[in-house]
Amino acid sequence: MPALLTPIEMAEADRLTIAAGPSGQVLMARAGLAVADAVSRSAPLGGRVAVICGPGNNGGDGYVVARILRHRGYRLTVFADAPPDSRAADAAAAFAEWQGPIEPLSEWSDASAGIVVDALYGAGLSRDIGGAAAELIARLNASACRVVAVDIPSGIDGATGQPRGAAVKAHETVTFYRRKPGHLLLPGRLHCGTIRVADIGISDDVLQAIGPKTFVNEPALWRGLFPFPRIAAHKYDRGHAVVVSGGLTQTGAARLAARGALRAGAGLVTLASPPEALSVNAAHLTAIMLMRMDGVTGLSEILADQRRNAVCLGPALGLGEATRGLVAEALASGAATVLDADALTSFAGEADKLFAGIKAWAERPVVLTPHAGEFGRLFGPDQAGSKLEAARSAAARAGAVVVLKGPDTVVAAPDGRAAIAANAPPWLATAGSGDVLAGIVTGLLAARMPAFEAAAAGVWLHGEAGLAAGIGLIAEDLPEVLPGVLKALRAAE
Ligand SMILES: NC(=O)C1=CN([C@@H]2O[C@H](COP(=O)(O)OP(=O)(O)OC[C@H]3O[C@@H](n4cnc5c(N)ncnc54)[C@H](O)[C@@H]3O)[C@@H](O)[C@H]2O)[C@@H](O)CC1
Ligand SMILES: [K+]
Repeated sequence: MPALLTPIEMAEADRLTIAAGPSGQVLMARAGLAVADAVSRSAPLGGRVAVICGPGNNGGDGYVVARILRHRGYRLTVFADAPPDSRAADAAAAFAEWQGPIEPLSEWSDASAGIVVDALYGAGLSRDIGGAAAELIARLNASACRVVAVDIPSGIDGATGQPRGAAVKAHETVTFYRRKPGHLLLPGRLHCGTIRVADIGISDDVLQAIGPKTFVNEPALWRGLFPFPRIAAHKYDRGHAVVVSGGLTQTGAARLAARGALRAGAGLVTLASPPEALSVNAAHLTAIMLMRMDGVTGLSEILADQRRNAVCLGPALGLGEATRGLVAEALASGAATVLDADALTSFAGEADKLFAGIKAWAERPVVLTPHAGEFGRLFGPDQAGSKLEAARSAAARAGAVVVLKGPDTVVAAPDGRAAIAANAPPWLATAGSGDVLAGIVTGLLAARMPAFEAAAAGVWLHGEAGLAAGIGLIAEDLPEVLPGVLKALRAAE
């Protein structure tokens, strides 16, 4: 499982490991060695390196780095305002072994070295950074120095990805055992540069004891449940997705979603169209079927056929009572339901009505796919905590899987599981892109993938499709490049 560990869970992993064998000093020695190797890869032998050390074990790693690099022939200067805190015993031992001078933080300047190791604060960051450390970070970020961060750029909260007071901008970050949510959530990800995960000898068995619930959104998380077509299967076995179209001048979004659903793997896809939009939809469809849908009764008739087992509502559907009625009908039908865009915003101020409709049939999969604006309108603008925690509590409140979109899309399930995406290129933010995502997820639900996994897989496929299409992408391209992405996914099985 591609688990992410919060700083608290990571401390537990360290504790369990130390209790079972290697000492904290051994783990620190391995951590320092991994960072020293990263510096050696980019710094010419004999060059100058500055190591900036804080009062805790992150600083302890820094003293190990300094000792190893000095031994390798680099010219070292260590900056720290004081020796390690006596409570950080491993760091105190690493400081004793350094056996060299320390300069005050205020003395650091970019003249001291081209390469800087940031070992101020890591997992133990507990308040906003101020004083000499904040001043140094400002000067460091303005300099042309190459910065290698130990564990996480100092000032970035490992649990949330948010800066606390001041935060280092690194070119490279070496973290240990597993990444933390703060390495993937924005803006933390932008502070990390290239991330390396070093093995410091912590066994994967500790994950059993910790039971992490946060993951990187990678195929290892959901590939086992991905509905790859089977040789003996019929197209009906792959499910039948329904996408509801908007009115006469608002049909494109639903067609994008429908094409996403078909490419993602639904055996059949039907576009349910208001009567006045039938001819415009008909002019644009081939493999996707078209049905007349006259309001709520029309949708009820279409979904009465239980083979139509997944439905998507929202893309350009319009705001208001009519959309609320269609959503209620879809939720009452028992089909797996994806609600996007207008289907979400139509419930602004009436979210509890929506959630009651979802919870009335708890075993039926429901996925909500809001961007930040839609999320705020539905769940309230002032969500406490990180994007991760906001998505998690929203999922629990709604009783549905929530896909909180953005460059660091979070998929959260009511049971607390959450996955953070790390593969979306910036050009994926383009008109209609979200409609395709809603369709992809609907297609995977139609093919009977469970909701959390379908949402996570949909987000990942969407990101990979964006990468495959490249800069200049328009939403129409996304379904068309999916076959190549699926082929690679299958080949990696
Ligand atoms: N044995 C272990 O637990 C291991 C820990 N490792 C390293 O240890 C780090 C965690 O060490 P710690 O838990 O000691 O935490 P840190 O070294 O990140 O920071 C804790 C210290 O900083 C102070 N502090 C926190 N926020 C501050 C702020 N804003 N301004 C001023 N002071 C502040 C705290 O009072 C405490 O003295 C990891 O990030 C990693 O680099 C690695 O060596 C691997 C093994
Ligand atoms: K750091």
